[in-house]
Amino acid sequence: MSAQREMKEKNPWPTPVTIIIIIVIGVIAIVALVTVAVLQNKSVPQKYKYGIVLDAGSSHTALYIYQWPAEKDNNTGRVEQTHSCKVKGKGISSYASEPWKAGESLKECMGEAENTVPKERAHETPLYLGATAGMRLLDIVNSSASKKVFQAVEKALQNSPFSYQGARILSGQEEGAFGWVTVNYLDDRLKQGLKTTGALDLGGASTQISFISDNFDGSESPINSVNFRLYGNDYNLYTHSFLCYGKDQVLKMVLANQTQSGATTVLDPCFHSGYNETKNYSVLYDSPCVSGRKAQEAPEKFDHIGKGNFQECQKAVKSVFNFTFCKHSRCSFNGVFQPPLQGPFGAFSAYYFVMNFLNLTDTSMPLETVKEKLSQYCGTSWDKIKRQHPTVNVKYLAEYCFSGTYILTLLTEGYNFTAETYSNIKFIKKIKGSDAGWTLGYMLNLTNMIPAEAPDSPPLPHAGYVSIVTLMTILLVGLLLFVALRIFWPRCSKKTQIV
Ligand SMILES: Nc1ccn([C@@H]2O[C@H](COP(=O)(O)OP(=O)(O)OP(=O)(O)O)[C@@H](O)[C@H]2O)c(=O)n1
Ligand SMILES: [Ca+2]
Repeated sequence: MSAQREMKEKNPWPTPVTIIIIIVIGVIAIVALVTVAVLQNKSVPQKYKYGIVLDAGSSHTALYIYQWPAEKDNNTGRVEQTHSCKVKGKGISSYASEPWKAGESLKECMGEAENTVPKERAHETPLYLGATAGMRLLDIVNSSASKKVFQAVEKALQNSPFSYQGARILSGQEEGAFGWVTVNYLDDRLKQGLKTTGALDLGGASTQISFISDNFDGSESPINSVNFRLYGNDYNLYTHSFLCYGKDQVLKMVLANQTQSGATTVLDPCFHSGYNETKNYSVLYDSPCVSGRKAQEAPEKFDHIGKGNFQECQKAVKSVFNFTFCKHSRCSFNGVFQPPLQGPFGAFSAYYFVMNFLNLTDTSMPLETVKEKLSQYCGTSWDKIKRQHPTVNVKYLAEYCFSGTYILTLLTEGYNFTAETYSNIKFIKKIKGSDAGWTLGYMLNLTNMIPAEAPDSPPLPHAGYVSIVTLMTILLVGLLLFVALRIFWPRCSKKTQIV
């Protein structure tokens, strides 16, 4: 017995208690390790960078603020719209005769931007202004007025705390292409190399169509071709912008066509019966889009009287499209090349405003039914329409019959959507919280936020990495314990047995 006690004293461990303590400590160590690893990655408060784009459209200006995580400039699907502000009043091109007011008009929204972007980030936040068809038209008729408007706008923006990067007129091609980039970026289609969505943008003074077609390589009409390499994929985009085919300019053109005799009264099928407004010929002719349609001798004013007839309105609208010449293999209208339509399309801005108001955004509805509903709407009296929509701006309200008719005519007769392909169109306003439009694509391009090549990604996602490290640690500790037990436990028990 005394020899046995002596043995035990010479080999004081490992006793079962010691082993249990080692295991418990091991497990606690692993849990602590994993917890720290996970928390380390989660608890860091997210820091953001910001970018601001002003969309100086023909009918109004809007300001958009985008944000993205500060440490990941290059990752897709991460830039999102965090704030938008609609500038009060009309577009900057309407201030041609008093340019300083164009600068003034932006101040309220710039104030909102200062309240949205954290102060310490302001100086590094790029600020861009892009003007579209309204300024394109002003530049055509009065380029010195257009320069003065830009000077006024520049002055207002240079005085902001942001990093002002310039104001310029976008080409129609850029406007179409960046709208397409926005839609496909927000849908996460670019980084994943998925089939893309076409973009249809309808403004007040121009309209854009952009899509990828397998039958288009740019050779037949290079001016309609834009090439991109994004995330390692090549895109050959077809895009066209029709200047004067925004809905405000088309309205002028249709009205000018109906008043070419210089009549004092116009019976307009695109306006509701009971609608009766006296209008100035000078306002109708104030755009280069109607200059070829002017009446030889017109009185000062005319009475614009509604008739409310969809079929006749369609005819009147069709008169502004020219289908008679095409020097390419195929055309949309006005001799402009267009490859066969392909894939789904997102239709935004005025397409959405109008179709949403008319309750016609559901494109699974047969095209014939859409036309019947619009026909019914156009046939409703102006009095009833006003009573049904007491809160809607009367100027917009008066034009929805015309606008709906123009949209359907443009899509079907102009771009060649059929009863079958109409359902490929989706009328959209926002995608994942960001407005569809050219502004986001424009900023992504100017800040080089979309790389040409696919970024190198770690072989494992974070969660996978943590799981594997945890598993390996558990295995390793288990193995060590097993070895320890094999070494100490049998020797200990053997010695006890021998004695
Ligand atoms: N709730 C609304 C808001 C706007 N509109 C109409 O939509 C058109 C303006 O569309 P928008 O996309 O804002 O055009 P802009 O960007 O101003 O013009 P552009 O792109 O041609 O420069 C105008 O005819 C305006 O009357 C509308 O019908 N209903
Ligand atoms: Ca626009």
